[in-house]
Amino acid sequence: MGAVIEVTDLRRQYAGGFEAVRGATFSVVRGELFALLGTNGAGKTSTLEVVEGLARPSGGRVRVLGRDPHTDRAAVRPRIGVMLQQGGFPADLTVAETAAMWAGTLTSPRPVGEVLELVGLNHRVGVTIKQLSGGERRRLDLALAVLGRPEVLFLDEPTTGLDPESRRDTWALVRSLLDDGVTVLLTTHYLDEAEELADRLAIMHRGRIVREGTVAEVVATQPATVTFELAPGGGPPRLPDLAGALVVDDGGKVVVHTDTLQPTLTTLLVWAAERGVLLEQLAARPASLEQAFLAVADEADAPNQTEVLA
Ligand SMILES: Nc1ncnc2c1ncn2[C@@H]1O[C@H](COP(=O)(O)OP(=O)(O)OP(=O)(O)O)[C@@H](O)[C@H]1O
Repeated sequence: MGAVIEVTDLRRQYAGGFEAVRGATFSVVRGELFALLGTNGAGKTSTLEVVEGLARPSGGRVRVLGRDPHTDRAAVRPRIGVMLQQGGFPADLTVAETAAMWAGTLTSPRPVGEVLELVGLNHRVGVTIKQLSGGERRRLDLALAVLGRPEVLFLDEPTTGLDPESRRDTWALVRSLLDDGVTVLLTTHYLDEAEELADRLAIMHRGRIVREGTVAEVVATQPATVTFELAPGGGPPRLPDLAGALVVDDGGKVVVHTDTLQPTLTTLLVWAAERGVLLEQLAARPASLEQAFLAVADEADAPNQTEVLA
């Protein structure tokens, strides 16, 4: 399957010389959701703006639907939907007027009422933009981004400011668009959102992609954790030789970080069974996306520090 979005060695330098994107490469195939994660200032929005065609790259190559989104903007724009971090619509227009105005700029828009219902704003059609809550504005931004039946959808932090129920509604809408074959490039600070929606993701740090793959592949870069407690008394525990880092605190709580969860757990359970030892509060957890994310944030910004797992 050909890539719908292809980004190769993308660089973006701002006036003044600061290079916000320093050689990012990734591709997204049709019907896939690719999430760009990263610390504040990592370069996600700077990347997205170039892929959306809103800014020119200072280096590298970007193709959306086989075309350059900046120089071929007239051909690409009608086929994409963009939800920016801030919509910036006239404050005195109502929701219905704003959506109708936007629909007027599109060749084959969905019915406005249908889209406002999709994002749960059908009961707010007569309300002016300035009267909307932050979460409602976000939902209007999303409605306008999908109004033109886009083949490719760019979502820059789409659920920031939404309450938990609205976030779930947004996820359901995004999933239904993916089922219809829409390709989505998403940035988010919510790791659960990436876990929920992303087929693949990249973690950016200081302008570079430092992890890329499925959620499972990115998480697998971090060790799993086994924890348990030993009954107090009886002196220091004589534990088996477990693969991985072992920490035993004064209260008898044991934490094992291991890259080989199953063999480590098997060794531990056999050891405990043979000695009749009770492993209280035993828990085995694979690493989380949060752990992988925090590990990236902790790493030094060494040149050529790229780990591609896909
Ligand atoms: N117009 C600009 N001129 C100069 N530097 C800029 C400009 N816009 C952004 N930057 C800088 O580029 C870097 C990347 O910013 P960007 O907004 O792309 O990051 P981000 O990953 O989207 O961050 P956040 O998660 O905070 O939204 C930051 O250091 C930012 O200060």
